[in-house]
Amino acid sequence: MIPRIDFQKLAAGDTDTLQAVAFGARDTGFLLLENTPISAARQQAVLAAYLRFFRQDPAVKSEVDMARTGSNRGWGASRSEQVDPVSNPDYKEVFDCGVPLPETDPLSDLPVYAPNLWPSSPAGFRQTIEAYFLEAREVAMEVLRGIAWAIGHDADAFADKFARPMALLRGNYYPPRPIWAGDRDFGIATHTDYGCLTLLATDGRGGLEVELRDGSWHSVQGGAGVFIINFGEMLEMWSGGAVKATPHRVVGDAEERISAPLFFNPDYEANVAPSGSDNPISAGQHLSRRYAETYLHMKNG
Ligand SMILES: O=C(O)CCC(=O)C(=O)O
Ligand SMILES: [Fe+2]
Repeated sequence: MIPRIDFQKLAAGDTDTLQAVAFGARDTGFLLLENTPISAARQQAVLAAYLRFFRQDPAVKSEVDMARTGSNRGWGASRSEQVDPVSNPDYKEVFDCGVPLPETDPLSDLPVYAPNLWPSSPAGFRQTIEAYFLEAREVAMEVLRGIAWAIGHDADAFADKFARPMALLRGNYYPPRPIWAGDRDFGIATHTDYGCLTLLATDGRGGLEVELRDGSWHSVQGGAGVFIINFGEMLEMWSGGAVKATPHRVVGDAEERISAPLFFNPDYEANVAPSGSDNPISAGQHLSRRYAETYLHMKNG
């Protein structure tokens, strides 16, 4: 049901692979991606670095608490984000980092380009995460080119709007499902991602569920070295609905779980309206509005 894509074949433009990508993009809005330049060991090392950060004393994490800032950089405590207005705030913790602009850039004051906050420990955390962020953006870019091609566009139709990407790399930490959790409590409640595509590394444990078109929930699990790809609201708009932004969630269970999504968001100034539309849609405004709706410390008013 969810196509398994070989990254090297996608990059080479293999016809069967492109067809499978087009099917996945239009049908469930999810793909599994294997054989990328990022090895299973590398993925696991990155997840281990996040785990070391999250398992620290809350006092260390609160040094980089995003709640004290006007942006989403650093640590987000449990229940600091509410992705679904009809559910309670998520019980996951997060660590977010983005791609800051040089101070001389006229857009550098925008929260979506805010400087990163790095914790004093664990040692080497920043280096590990920054290096991975670069590698993951390259993979995401190649996948986006493949998707454009697969759905009948020029390969660069979307990819040339990532000169100053509002990309966000997140570590998600799901503690064991709390004893107090009820029907409206989730690791992450039902949501669609906001951007173009999400490149998700997981520890291989299940937990992610995807809502199919008939309203049923289907578990998605990536094995060692496999990425889970899904598509976001901006690509759904930009592709005129050809690519689907699919609702998904993590209910959580007795085991802790860790995942690392790269939210591959384009330039602030990118127009993500479908081609030929007279009504431009600003990527920066869309993302800022979604952040303001979901991060509790960024809610307007
Ligand atoms: O942890 C997961 O498997 C999914 C996380 C997710 O959907 C998100 O962070 O947007
Ligand atoms: Fe998501």
